Amino acid sequence: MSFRPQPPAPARPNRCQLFGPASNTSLFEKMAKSKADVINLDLEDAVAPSDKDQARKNAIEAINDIDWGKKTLSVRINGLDTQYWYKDVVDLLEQTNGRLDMIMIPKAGSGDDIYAVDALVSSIELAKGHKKRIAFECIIETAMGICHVEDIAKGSPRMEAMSLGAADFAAYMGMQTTGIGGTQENYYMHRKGENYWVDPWHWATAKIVACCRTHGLLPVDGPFGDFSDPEGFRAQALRVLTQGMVGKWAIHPSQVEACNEIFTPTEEAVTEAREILEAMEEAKKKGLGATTYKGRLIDIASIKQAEVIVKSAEMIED
Ligand SMILES: C[C@@H](C(=O)SCCNC(=O)CCNC(=O)[C@H](O)C(C)(C)COP(=O)(O)OP(=O)(O)OC[C@H]1O[C@@H](n2cnc3c(N)ncnc32)[C@H](O)[C@@H]1OP(=O)(O)O)[C@H](O)C(=O)O
Ligand SMILES: [Mg+2]
Repeated sequence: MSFRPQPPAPARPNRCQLFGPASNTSLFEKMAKSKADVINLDLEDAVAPSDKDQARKNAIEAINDIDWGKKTLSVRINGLDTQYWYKDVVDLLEQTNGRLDMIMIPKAGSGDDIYAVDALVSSIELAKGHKKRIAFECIIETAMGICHVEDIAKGSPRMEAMSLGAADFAAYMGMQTTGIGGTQENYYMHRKGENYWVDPWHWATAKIVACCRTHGLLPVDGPFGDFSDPEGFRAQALRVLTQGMVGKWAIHPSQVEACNEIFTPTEEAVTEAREILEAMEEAKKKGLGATTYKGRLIDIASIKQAEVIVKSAEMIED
């Protein structure tokens, strides 16, 4: 282990982030009543330019008036290259009642983007004497963003989470697809007459997970656009879970339940993890650093692996 320890990620559930455009007020109560851990009211790409001002007002009203329970409440502001974002931040911070938890920064390209939003947010919080400090999450969804993930992760101590946004990512990378997440028709290996589909998002996911873990952030997978394909959604979610992500976006209510199920460790996994911890405790008493569990090697690294599963389970109340 490096002399510098790996900081823990925020200890809050982040299995499902349910999105809805802030221009569509009819969704707000349904989002609040959903089983998602995080709610993202969107001011960015799901809102038409002509609706930006009204959507901002709607989001402010919804934050102030709706009972969001224990959910983490986040608003995706507009990109830093637009005329909208400064007003998104100023109005959200000046006109809401302290219920807002996070701001999501889209298309983060460098640590400077995060720094710029931090400077504005800090100034407003100071001026208004806010006791609560707004947290940040961002989306990696551009070529520049994926080149600077680590810089972005450490862009501000407010940073809590980072998502991969497959649609913009594909566009900015020049990928030949209109699919949002999942397998892609032309992305396969061929061997002995058979095609094997592989995962074009794998490397970006791995990079985001590594940078998030290094800096104590929650790595999250973004949208899976085809909400009529639950099996495709499951496969995408299971892949990123295996790679270390803690949750995924839902862009339709039909995706929420699967998201929660997949990112909640199964009873079987938790029992096994606890048994591994017990077996290692016994081994330690005998002065051993390694032993066997169900016929396979377990050692001190297995303790850390098992703790990942036990801690994830303990965080979820339900
Ligand atoms: C890709 C990039 C992104 O930005 S993704 C995030 C931004 N996008 C969104 O926020 C879209 C969110 N989803 C929706 O707006 C809608 O779900 C829809 C337009 C995709 C479909 O809506 P529709 O009404 O046609 O769907 P129905 O099947 O009829 O709905 C059934 C029922 O559910 C309610 N509903 C729909 N969506 C939501 C929701 N998000 N939250 C809560 N409830 C919802 C709907 O009102 C119906 O309710 P009922 O009538 O039965 O009471 C990314 O940045 C990148 O780059 O990758
Ligand atoms: Mg996007």
